[in-house]
Amino acid sequence: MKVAVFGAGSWGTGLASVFAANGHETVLWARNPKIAAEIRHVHTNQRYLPGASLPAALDSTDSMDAAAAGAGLVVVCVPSSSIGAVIHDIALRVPRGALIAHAVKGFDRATRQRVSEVIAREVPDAESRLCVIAGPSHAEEVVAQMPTTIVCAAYCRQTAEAVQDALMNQYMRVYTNPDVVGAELGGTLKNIIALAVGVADGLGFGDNAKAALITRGLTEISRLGVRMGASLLTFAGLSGIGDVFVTCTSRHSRNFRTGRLIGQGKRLEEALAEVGMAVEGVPTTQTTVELAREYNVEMPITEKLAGILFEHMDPAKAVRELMSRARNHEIEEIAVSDIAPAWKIDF
Ligand SMILES: NC(=O)C1=CN([C@@H]2O[C@H](COP(=O)(O)OP(=O)(O)OC[C@H]3O[C@@H](n4cnc5c(N)ncnc54)[C@H](O)[C@@H]3O)[C@@H](O)[C@H]2O)C=CC1
Ligand SMILES: O=C(CO)COP(=O)(O)O
Repeated sequence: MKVAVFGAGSWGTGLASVFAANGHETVLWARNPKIAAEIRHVHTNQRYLPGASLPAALDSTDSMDAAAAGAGLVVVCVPSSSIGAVIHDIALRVPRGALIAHAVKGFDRATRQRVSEVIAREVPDAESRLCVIAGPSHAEEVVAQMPTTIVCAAYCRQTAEAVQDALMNQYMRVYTNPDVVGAELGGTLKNIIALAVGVADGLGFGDNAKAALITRGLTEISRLGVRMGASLLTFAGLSGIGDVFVTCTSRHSRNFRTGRLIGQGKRLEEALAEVGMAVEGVPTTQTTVELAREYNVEMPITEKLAGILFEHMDPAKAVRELMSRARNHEIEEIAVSDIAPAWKIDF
């Protein structure tokens, strides 16, 4: 099967490397012709994955037409901030009947839609061919062929299994899940927690504070996620706790590093410039505050983080206010149907 991956940043390059290593004809589309040429001829992508050697079989081009022609699987992997700008051009080129996966961890800022919704809007009858690739997976470790587990979520079991088969190998173990909404929301909302944990680290707080933010942050993710149609069980899986763990503990995490710089006193713009790659948690925090209001869900950590990021709120004051909220129960009442909604499609 030919695989076309759109977006030659760290994760697009990481995923394309796995497809190529597994023997699939793989073409990585890079907007920047110099990066396409470097990947094609030198087998490196120094801007986004410095020091990594990429499979010699991995091809790259700056032509969308050449990348998409004849592909059986199209993978979208640009940052969410660019999805609105590129999706129409990609959608026009998706070959008839091809599977369409995306690995984007963010919302479309303009519409607040999940990326699979944006794709479904642009590609007619895409639902059964759509797949979300999520889970704890830093590109730096994937290109170094270190053991990694991810999840392919799709409405249609054959679609999930086709992408699973294309990615599985000795260092990449892939699970399937019918919960498209939950996989997308888990991967997207975990970046808020990573930023918050980074801020706590930057302020000099310890492991207790991080554990509190991770646990209560997951409660916030689950509350909003269930309201938006996700299964609670998905948040206990790879795209939930798995991704929260990796993003809050890894030196590779862009969101954690950005939060830590802010906790240390840097302004948001300075922190983003220093990290120099997509920091999805920033636009996601803005969108999530709006979604929390729309769905009438309480998300105090997310709201305080938005205050720190966008309203110059003093991080130490935000922590004091979180700690002095009214007393509360830990466990909320949930309906059994929220734990695992009955899957309607053919899983
Ligand atoms: N880096 C990682 O390890 C992982 C990243 N992700 C997700 O993958 C998505 C992509 O992130 P990264 O690869 O990390 O970002 P990155 O910052 O490494 O690279 C972004 C890439 O997108 C390209 N790009 C930006 N705007 C574009 C546009 N308008 N048209 C075409 N290309 C454009 C850039 O040129 C660059 O190649 C994000 O949603 C991220 O959350 C998911 C799992 C792991
Ligand atoms: O989603 C990711 C890893 O699964 C990458 O995001 P971070 O770099 O912020 O951790």
